[in-house]
Amino acid sequence: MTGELSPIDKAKFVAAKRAVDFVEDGMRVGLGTGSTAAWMVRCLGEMVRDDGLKIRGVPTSTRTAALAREVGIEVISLDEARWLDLTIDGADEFDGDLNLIKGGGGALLQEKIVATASDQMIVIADVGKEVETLGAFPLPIEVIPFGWQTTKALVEEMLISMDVLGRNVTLRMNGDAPFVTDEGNHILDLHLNRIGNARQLSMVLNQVPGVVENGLFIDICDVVVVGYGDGRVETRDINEGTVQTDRLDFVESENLFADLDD
Ligand SMILES: O=C(CO)[C@H](O)[C@H](O)COP(=O)(O)O
Repeated sequence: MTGELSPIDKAKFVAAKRAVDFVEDGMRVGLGTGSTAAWMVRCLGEMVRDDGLKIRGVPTSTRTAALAREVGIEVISLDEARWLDLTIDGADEFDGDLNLIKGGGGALLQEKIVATASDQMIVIADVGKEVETLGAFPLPIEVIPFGWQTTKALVEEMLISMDVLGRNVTLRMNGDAPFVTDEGNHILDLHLNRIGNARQLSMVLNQVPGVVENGLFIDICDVVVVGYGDGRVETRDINEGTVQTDRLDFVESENLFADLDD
């Protein structure tokens, strides 16, 4: 990549850079998916290479696995790790209770399994992801391909019975074909505008036959590290509120800015 980073990339980078401070030698670390998580993987790779940090990473997608290997992180499966010390991942939205919408990149299933199997989940996000109420970002749900149109109709009926206002459900596409997840499934995006009761919706969605998992992460995230375009970074802890605000120098890691396609 040449030239200046955009403010949004600076925000993502400083959040990632601050979050890797939580990583200690010997940890088993869940590695999230998406452009913000990719910054985190690159930062960890730099620490492995330059500081001799020893960690084992459990990636949440084939994309992240490839990047982790490329930057020199030892990659293991979740079954090998069994339990993780920490997961660092991005999000599409977070609210004041640190509940999330995830799955914009289509990796929500592995992301939820990995985050749930971790002592701590840290989300890294630019400040634009912060919302008062979840739902402006379309809620992704992963469904098995068999009978997906029936599953979609059942989800729509369920939304009506729950009096959810926005009920437009769309199949995510990849060009002319349905998007296929790492698990061989499809994604339905629920355009809800506003999710009144995210906890209830999450539970009810997972009861529809054909739905594998939904992108609501309720009571899973412990810390959100929020990045700003001017280099400010805030750490918000579910127990302690905003615990730290400072400014990072995003020019210091220029070597990380090469080959950025994610
Ligand atoms: O949930 C995700 C992938 O399934 C991502 O973490 C989420 O979409 C945020 O992505 P980005 O950091 O590129 O904005």
